[in-house]
Amino acid sequence: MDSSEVEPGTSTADSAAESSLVVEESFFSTLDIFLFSLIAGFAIYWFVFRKKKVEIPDYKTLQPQVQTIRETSFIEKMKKTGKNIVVFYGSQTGTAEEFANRLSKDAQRYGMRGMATDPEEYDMSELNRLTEIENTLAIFCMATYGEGDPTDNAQDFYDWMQETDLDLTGVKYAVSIKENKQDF
Ligand SMILES: Cc1cc2nc3c(=O)[nH]c(=O)nc-3n(C[C@H](O)[C@H](O)[C@H](O)COP(=O)(O)O)c2cc1C
Repeated sequence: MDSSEVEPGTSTADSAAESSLVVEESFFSTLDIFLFSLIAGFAIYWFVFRKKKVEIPDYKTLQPQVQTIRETSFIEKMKKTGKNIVVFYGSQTGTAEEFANRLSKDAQRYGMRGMATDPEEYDMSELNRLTEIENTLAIFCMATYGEGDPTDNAQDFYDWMQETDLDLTGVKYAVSIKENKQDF
């Protein structure tokens, strides 16, 4: 049959509509496009936001192996810092400590250099070594509690003083006592 001929039972209008339907039919279905977009979206998201591998530095190897050695020798500290007056304080609530700080600063008015020192932090058995420093003086500024008992930071020093036979000949010292008039 000739293509121009019309099949019986079909009109020319029907065959025109059919041919236009064939032309408009897409190669991809809606589902294909949806799936493709989804995959593409995921791919772009992964590409942009993918986790870049962050190198975690090993801090153990990075940090310098600094071992802090606390200075327990007040004699060495005095020598290093050029001090010749050491003001030890026994203090519970800070009054004696503050007084010791003031006293050590006042030393410069007499051409000397002082430092306030917590007896708990230093090796008090070095007291006899004070003679190694020229023109030196140790001042004890001690608060007392109860029946003249030492403060917590002076307890070990107090106990040690009770039993030591350390020869303190030549060590110049002064004891600062704050007399309290009230009864405790
Ligand atoms: C509960 C208590 C008990 C005290 N006992 C005494 C004492 O027995 N003899 C004394 O001279 N002073 C005594 N004081 C006075 C303190 O020694 C005084 O306030 C001192 O300046 C406190 O020094 P700090 O702040 O360095 O600890 C006592 C004070 C308190 C609060």
